Amino acid sequence: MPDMGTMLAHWAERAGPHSDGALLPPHHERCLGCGLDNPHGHHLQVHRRGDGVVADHVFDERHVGAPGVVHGGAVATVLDDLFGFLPYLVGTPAVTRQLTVDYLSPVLVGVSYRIEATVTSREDRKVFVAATVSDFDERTVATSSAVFITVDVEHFARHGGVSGGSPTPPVADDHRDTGREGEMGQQRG
Ligand SMILES: CCCCCCCC(=O)SCCNC(=O)CCNC(=O)[C@H](O)C(C)(C)COP(=O)(O)OP(=O)(O)OC[C@H]1O[C@@H](n2cnc3c(N)ncnc32)[C@H](O)[C@@H]1OP(=O)(O)O
Repeated sequence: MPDMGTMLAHWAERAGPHSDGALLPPHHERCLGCGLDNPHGHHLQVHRRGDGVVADHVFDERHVGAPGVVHGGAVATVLDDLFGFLPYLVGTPAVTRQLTVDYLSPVLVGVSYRIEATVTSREDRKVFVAATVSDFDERTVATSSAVFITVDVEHFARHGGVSGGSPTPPVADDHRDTGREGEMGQQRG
């Protein structure tokens, strides 16, 4: 199960500083994108490269859509997760608000792809990011952009903290941070 306490306690450590080329720590052990203890996960290995992040990744049969072709949702998952490493470099937690993927060519099962992401701009709490997925002939097969919104680290405690595979039922009108701040006495990051 996600260890929320550890995740909160270790945010600062995970956020760095990380030297250029360093392997970045996973978001947490069960993360679908990068957690090594998630049997359904992509086990993404992400390195810092300059002001961006990079991962080489091979999708496998668990990620298939059409025969031999990676499911578009799996590609989006990996892109989203890679974007989720940029907050380590930005220095403040942030979560995906919008994710766009252009699927230029089929992404193939069993083929190694290089996925690179960087921050393109920032505006208050908004962090605009972009990524490319390229094969080893340096042919771009997908591009992506996303809007991340910075949050305080307690965002994850407010909305997460699921244990034992029995998620707390969602509250229908609780899809925004707004309105809970008074109750929790927290500032958004
Ligand atoms: C530990 C990390 C793991 C990382 C894993 C990989 C990344 C992920 O998968 S994260 C999980 C998926 N994402 C989520 O669960 C987030 C769900 N959404 C939320 O919690 C909230 O909507 C949240 C926190 C993002 C923003 O809510 P809230 O704090 O109310 O912000 P809100 O006021 O709506 O928007 C903030 C600003 O962004 C702007 N904005 C919102 N959407 C967009 C958009 N699509 N484009 C441009 N700007 C936008 C708003 O206009 C607003 O601007 P301003 O401050 O200038 O008025």
